[in-house]
Amino acid sequence: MIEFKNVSASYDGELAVLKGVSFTIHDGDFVAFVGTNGAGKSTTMRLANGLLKPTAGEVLVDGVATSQLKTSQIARKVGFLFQNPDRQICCNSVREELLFGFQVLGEQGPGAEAQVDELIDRFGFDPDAEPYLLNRGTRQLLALASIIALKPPTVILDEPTTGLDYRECQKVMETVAQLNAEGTTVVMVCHDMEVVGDFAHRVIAMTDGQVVADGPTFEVLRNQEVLERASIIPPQATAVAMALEEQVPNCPAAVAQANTVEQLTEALAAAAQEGGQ
Ligand SMILES: Nc1ncnc2c1ncn2[C@@H]1O[C@H](COP(=O)(O)OP(=O)(O)OP(=O)(O)O)[C@@H](O)[C@H]1O
Repeated sequence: MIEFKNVSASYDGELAVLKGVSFTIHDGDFVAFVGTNGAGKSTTMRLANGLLKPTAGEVLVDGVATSQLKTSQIARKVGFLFQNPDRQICCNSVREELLFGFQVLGEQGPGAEAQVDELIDRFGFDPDAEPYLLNRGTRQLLALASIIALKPPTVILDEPTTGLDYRECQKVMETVAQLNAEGTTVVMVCHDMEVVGDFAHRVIAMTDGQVVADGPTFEVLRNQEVLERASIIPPQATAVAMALEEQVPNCPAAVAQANTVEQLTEALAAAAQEGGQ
């Protein structure tokens, strides 16, 4: 569990880039942070894994303030995937890369080797491949695999799909969704509302260093005031359903409430059939 209690933060000790931020991430959550550039999302992630300490308020990981924990202790509980995998990758082969985290924590040995073998199988990696010669999506998966190798109960992903093509994005996100289904708590910063709508269960919207909404994904993504304040647009299927609700008299509830292409198609087909009878 990660708790932010009235947290403020600053990089230069003067300008507050977070101002009284409070929320709780529960075990098993899949939360997306959304909002304008410079809203404070990445800063919030840095506070959650202890890279940055609050100037006021408290950040607690499993009930203990990050100010009382070493970065290595937090890393055991909260894995962090950078937006650019090349900031993370530093070894000459996939196998070495996957072992690197264990070495840093002084935990190399047969147990670590076995876990790395399991990950190589699971992700279908070539263990001898040179990481920098892999395509961008596979490098992102390798960076993700290196983090989950250490089995942190929570993973933080800072814009995990930026720069990936559609297929690479799906592969990374399906891997993340599977992790969450197996019990890992997922916290991600994401600018792609289609990805947010498809995968996150809860959305926290930020603007100007503050939380402006926190709730189930589509409750937040359908809230007109929040959309405007945080400069976000809902996923396309949701946007079409919202427009139909506004513009079509007696719009059926199933159409108005649709959030996916499948839901919208089904609801429109049912409405057309009913209209034709
Ligand atoms: N290392 C840093 N040093 C000084 N100021 C910083 C640093 N990183 C971020 N900031 C400032 O803190 C504020 C919040 O930035 P942050 O990166 O947390 O926002 P964000 O919501 O993640 O934005 P984006 O979506 O563009 O990544 C911005 O005004 C930014 O310029």
